[in-house]
Amino acid sequence: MTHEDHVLRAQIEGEQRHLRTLYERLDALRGATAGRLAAASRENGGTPQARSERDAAVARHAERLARLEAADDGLCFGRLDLRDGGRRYIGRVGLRAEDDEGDPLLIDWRAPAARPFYVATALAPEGVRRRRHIVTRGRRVVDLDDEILTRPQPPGRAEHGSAVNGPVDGTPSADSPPPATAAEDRFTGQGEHIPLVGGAALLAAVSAERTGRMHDIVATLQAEQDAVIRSGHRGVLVVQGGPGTGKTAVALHRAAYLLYTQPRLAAGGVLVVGPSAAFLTYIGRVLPGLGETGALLSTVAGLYPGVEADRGESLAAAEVKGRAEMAAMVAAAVREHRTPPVGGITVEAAGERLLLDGPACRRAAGRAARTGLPYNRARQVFAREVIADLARRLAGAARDLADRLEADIADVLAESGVREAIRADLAAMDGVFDRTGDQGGPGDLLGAADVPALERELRHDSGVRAAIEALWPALTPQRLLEGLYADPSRLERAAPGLTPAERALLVRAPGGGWSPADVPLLDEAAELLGEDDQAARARESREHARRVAYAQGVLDIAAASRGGGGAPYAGDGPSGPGGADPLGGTGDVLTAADLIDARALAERHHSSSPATVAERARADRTWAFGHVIVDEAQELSPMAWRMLMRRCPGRSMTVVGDLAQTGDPAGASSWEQVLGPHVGDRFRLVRLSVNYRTPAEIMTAAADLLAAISPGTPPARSVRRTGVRPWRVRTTAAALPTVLAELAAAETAAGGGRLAVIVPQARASELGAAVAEVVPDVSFGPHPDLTRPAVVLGVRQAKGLEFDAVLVADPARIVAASPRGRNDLYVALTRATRRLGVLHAGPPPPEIARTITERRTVPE
Ligand SMILES: Nc1ncnc2c1ncn2[C@@H]1O[C@H](COP(=O)(O)OP(=O)(O)OP(=O)(O)O)[C@@H](O)[C@H]1O
Repeated sequence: MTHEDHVLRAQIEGEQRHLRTLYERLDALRGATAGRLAAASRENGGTPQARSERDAAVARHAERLARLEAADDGLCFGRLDLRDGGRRYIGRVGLRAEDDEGDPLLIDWRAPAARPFYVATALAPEGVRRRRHIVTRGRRVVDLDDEILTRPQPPGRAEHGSAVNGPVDGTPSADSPPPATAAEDRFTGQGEHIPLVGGAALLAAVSAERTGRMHDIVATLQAEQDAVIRSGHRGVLVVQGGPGTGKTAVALHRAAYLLYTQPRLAAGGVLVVGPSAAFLTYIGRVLPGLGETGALLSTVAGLYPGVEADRGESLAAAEVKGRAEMAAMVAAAVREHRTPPVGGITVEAAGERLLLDGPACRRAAGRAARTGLPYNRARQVFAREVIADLARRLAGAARDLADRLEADIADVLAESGVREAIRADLAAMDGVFDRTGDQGGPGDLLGAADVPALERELRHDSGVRAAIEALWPALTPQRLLEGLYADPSRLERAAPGLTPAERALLVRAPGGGWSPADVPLLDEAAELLGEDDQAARARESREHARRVAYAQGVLDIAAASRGGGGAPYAGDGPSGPGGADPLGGTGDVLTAADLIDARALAERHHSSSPATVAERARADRTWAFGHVIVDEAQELSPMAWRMLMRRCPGRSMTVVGDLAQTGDPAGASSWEQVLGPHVGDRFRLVRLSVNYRTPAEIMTAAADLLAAISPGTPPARSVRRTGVRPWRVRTTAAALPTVLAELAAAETAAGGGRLAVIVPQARASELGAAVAEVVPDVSFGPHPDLTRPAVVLGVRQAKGLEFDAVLVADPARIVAASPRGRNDLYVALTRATRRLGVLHAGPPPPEIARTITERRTVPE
């Protein structure tokens, strides 16, 4: 054993001792927190305030416990030795000694004191002398990697050598970071350097076999990533970066950072938007692993409660639905529903036929519209106006009738000579009829005081309800859109700016569910329509009455069980019939009924299952999030942006994406274009420039394609080479499925990690089935299991994911399938961490013909 080995072993033993102390403290804190949680859950405070305090305490302890549990794996990963002799350990949570004296035992990675661990360089050491990465397995220290932050030295003089290869492709951008330190220089190569920290730990992380689930990167975050995560920018922060630059990782760590540093955000929660359900599963463990539960992960299509947007539709239809002018279409469709008929309408009410004429309809509609309320709430105003009008008409009609009757009687009396006798009879009836009406005349049978009663009656009259429904129908977003899509003439009126062919793409019969592109339109409609909260209020009051009745029943049973005698459960308490109280004593036992009345019990029952912020947010379309993070943001259509902005009125957003990867025809070509309508130019743009996923060989293979898609954009610089060059194999169209299956089988048999076969979206089922014939453990379909050794994915499904090896099939079809087909191919080529192969029928797309070498034989 060399001297260095002895030194390293001694150092590891020292770290192991400290780690033991940390875990003892963690275990003690976990035990204490679990105890507090159990005690708080048992609390029985009767007043509403006591209950809400108890619920808050339960939530607080549960959250703390989740953080402590999550910290177990990789509790401590770093140490800083400071120039002033101080020392800081960096880890997943902050820990203090039991007596709370002295320096913290462990500093949370998000705390300001941890920042130098990620950003200190020899040129800007931030008071750091040595940065140590501590590599652990379970609760054991297995390796250490030190960087001494001294003055820059010639390349190759790092303390610990690292096998990370130099960056290779691309040119340094104008905003390249400052020169490298001694330790950083091991990443340099081909005349440029990438200033990176934690060489060995980083190399291990980026080269590790993929598991089908994303992991956090707290131990190896790099300075440019750290700057994004800790950015204090309060508005919209846009993070643009090429494939594998850690945008997703950074976005998730920023969510964890914000939830930790801004507790006020936790109340509104953080929304993380991703491109697909598979992607959300892929990233789903990162935030819980960092101890954060306050984030809701969703696709845009999943953000409309109660709608499962799984209907397929053409890219062309989705593109039209994503355009900003669809907002005007929806608004026009809503307006059309409240345009009253010119000639008015005849209403059968209270046994009368009344004409609600055109001016009256327009008057009522005008008053309702002027309130500025959403459609369904303005409808309530309209209905009130119409009913008031009808009541006045009915009262007037009754008065007219009475007047006519009186006149007729007067005529008869004048001629018949019995006038005096009848007048006497009428006078006698004075005391019987109410004659307090505003006219005050003897024939005034219905006065102003009767009108409210009439209105009440009319409100429930089926004829009146039918008339209001005809004039201003109650609408749900679903009903509105179905009606619009089903009626070409209505579509033409609502969207005159579309061509007939574009409108034809929208036409469809009602029913059959919703597509992802429909969701922002439904949301737009919901915003304009508003909820008819009368129905919701009635529902809530019925529900409340039900809860009180249920609680009363519970209390009745409790009282009966206590009363003995004839009560059905007499003496049958928790300790069994006639049994003793397990805590001793047989005296009076307080029951629930002594402590609480039915109403209070009902409230308690209602709030006794507190949902997490994320769960409540998911169920509420109008939820306002404290912060919204959008991943693969280039894919969002203008309509989707409108929807997201409504969810984030504070405009506190982190938007990460890569314009060169935009695959959705409705997606973005520039950040100014998509964000301008919402925040003008008030957003900050930062760039990530280093690719941690894709080795240099693969980035070179994709270089011509990137140049064609986005001329002048420098490729992200890869942190490593693998020495494995991408290849392509040519076959015939007929043989492609069979050859693909053989290649997939050979790749999985080689056992080099997880394989993704990425195919044209339209061929996903066909080629998935072909591969499944020879690779039984393959997963494919709408919900692929990414943890399997092999998956077959349509190119859209592959967005944001990564695999050890990738086979791309039929690239020409991928390119031809969409106006942004080349971007799709670029995404497919940049998913692999190690090996890339391409199978094509006929000539390959020109953008890869030069950069990927053809093989004559199927590779071993
Ligand atoms: N600092 C880091 N340390 C270790 N691994 C990292 C680091 N940064 C990124 N990675 C890893 O690099 C891979 C790519 O990261 P990520 O998926 O976040 O990139 P991306 O920019 O979102 O990629 P794409 O746009 O191509 O989907 C992931 O495996 C991630 O864990």
